[in-house]
Amino acid sequence: MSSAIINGKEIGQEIRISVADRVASLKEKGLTPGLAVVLVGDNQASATYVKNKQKSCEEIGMFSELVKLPEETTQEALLEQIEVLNKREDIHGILVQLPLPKHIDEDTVIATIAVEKDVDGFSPVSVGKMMLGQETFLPCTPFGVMKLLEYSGIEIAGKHAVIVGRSHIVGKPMGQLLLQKDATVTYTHSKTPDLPSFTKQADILIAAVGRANFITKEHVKEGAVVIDVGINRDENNKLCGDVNFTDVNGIASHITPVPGGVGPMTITMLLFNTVQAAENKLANQ
Ligand SMILES: Nc1nc(=O)c2c([nH]1)NC[C@@H]1CN(c3ccc(C(=O)N[C@@H](CCC(=O)O)C(=O)O)cc3)C=[N+]21
Repeated sequence: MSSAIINGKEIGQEIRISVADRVASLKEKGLTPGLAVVLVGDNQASATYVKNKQKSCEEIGMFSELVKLPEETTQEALLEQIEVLNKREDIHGILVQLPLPKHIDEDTVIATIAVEKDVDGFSPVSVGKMMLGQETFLPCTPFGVMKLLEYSGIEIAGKHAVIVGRSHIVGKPMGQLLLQKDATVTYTHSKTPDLPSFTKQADILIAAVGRANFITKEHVKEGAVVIDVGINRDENNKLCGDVNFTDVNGIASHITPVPGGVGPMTITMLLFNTVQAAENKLANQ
């Protein structure tokens, strides 16, 4: 039997409808939620993502502004731009598209974003609050995965979640959010010996390694929920995830496809966080 497909496009659309409603009621109160996307350099993949983000903003009636800076922009000039956006009344969320050119220190840039506008949830204060279970913007990809699990009726409490990958923006926060929902969490990574012996124990397996088709049926327990966070290109330049879908399909109870799984949820939760930022501003006026 084949696995149930978790449709991120559909679930994302459902959430976007409720976000659009919130945008509409803010507009009635004279406030249009605004997102600034800062793009440095001309990385082709980044340009495509940024276009998608802007289109999604437009679709739900949000304002979005692209701040496009040349590759050779100095760190100082970038920090100045962020300070300007921090002060702007019409901008409620700021996203600095990663990766940044090598001569710029990402940590410094991210730490400069005002925490009330940090809709990516990447700044040290946002991460700290998340760790403490305090109210804050959750990083969009792990937040999107939590919504996928929730909308698919997948129980988390008491389950063993195994995360493959420990990045600051996906793996680490993903484990934390699952832990807060009472999962038992195991982190694995590139230095984990005998990876299948760990992943085979997972009731919920999160693949966030960034290697095309890396997770195969040898890694997956019968009936596991498999979430594929990877966005890679295979040898034919076709978009694919970290999970070998055809191999794992039929073993997992549920599986997310790439494209159409986690990716659309990342953008959905960015919109969600931005409307939240605008609502917070109105409430604090
Ligand atoms: N500050 C920052 N925040 C980010 O959230 C951020 C970033 N930098 N840098 C790059 C990564 C990547 N990322 C994706 C978002 C959506 C899709 C997405 O919608 N994917 C579609 C397919 C898109 C396609 O066809 O190429 C899907 O999976 O169905 C993919 C990747 C956000 N990122």
